[in-house]
Amino acid sequence: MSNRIAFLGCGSMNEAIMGGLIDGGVDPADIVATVRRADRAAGLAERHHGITAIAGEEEPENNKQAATGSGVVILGVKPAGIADLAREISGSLSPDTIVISVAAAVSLAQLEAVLPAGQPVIRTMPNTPAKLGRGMVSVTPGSSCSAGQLQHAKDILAAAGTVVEVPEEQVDAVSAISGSGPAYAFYLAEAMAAAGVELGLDPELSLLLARGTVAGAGFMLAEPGADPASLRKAVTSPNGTTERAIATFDERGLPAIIAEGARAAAARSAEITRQLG
Ligand SMILES: NC(=O)C1=CN([C@@H]2O[C@H](COP(=O)(O)OP(=O)(O)OC[C@H]3O[C@@H](n4cnc5c(N)ncnc54)[C@H](O)[C@@H]3O)[C@@H](O)[C@H]2O)C=CC1
Ligand SMILES: O=C(O)[C@@H]1CCC=N1
Repeated sequence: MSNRIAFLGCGSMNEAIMGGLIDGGVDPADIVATVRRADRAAGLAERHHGITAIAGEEEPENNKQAATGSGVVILGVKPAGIADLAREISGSLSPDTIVISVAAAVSLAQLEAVLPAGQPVIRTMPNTPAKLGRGMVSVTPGSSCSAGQLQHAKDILAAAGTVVEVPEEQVDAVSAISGSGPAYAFYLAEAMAAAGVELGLDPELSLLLARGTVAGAGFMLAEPGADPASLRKAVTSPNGTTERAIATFDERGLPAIIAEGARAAAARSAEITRQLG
């Protein structure tokens, strides 16, 4: 099988995975990326020295060219564009090319319906910390994906972070927790920075404190066996300051609000799946 990996639609998510793979040892010469705009293609080629980046506005056949001869093709456009992209490249795939989709809400059945019969397909749900090799990536194989092909994809994606296999009915939940999750952590940092300003801190200092704190806590959580509740308790002195803050969060129902947000995210995935037919 060809070592070449094609990132079709190399925006935020696919570029993050590509960056993780390159840092993990994939040869940039084995990577081809497509985007719509020429300036974005130039930016990709500059940030990831040695890859090939092809813009649709300069080369309308860019996706077909990239797919041809690639062993793995990773579809990274928005959900509404996935079926058209898959259709566009279907004649350029080898029977054993593994097609990976990173799109939220696009089902395996929707993908398989527009690809050649028997094409190995894998639905994934990654997240952007993949850029640092710190992503969470779920994989769900389609009906024609062999155990060997799934393992090959897992081995490649391992450079982007932790790979977990989940049944398709759980992908919307994975999306609501880890796919969207980095945004929740960034939102927390934004809210903490704003709270610091309200308490009288200089905005720059408050942002520095909030960023460093969320990042530092993230590093602690990344340690093997880390337990969020134990780590939280270690900060919380009995009758101290943290206890007051956490009690306020509990009284105001923050855990329930987070659960409600996650439910809304998962419900939106299901809604998009229905809209895509
Ligand atoms: N951004 C995130 O954190 C996550 C995104 N996803 C999924 O990743 C997919 C992409 O999302 P983002 O990266 O956020 O979007 P994005 O808009 O940053 O990236 C999409 C890229 O595809 C390019 N593109 C669009 N149509 C194209 C075509 N026909 N041929 C070639 N390139 C084309 C665009 O120029 C753009 O660079 C979505 O399906 C989303 O559900 C999944 C998990 C997390
Ligand atoms: O917001 C979205 O729809 C995508 C899927 C998960 C994260 N970003």
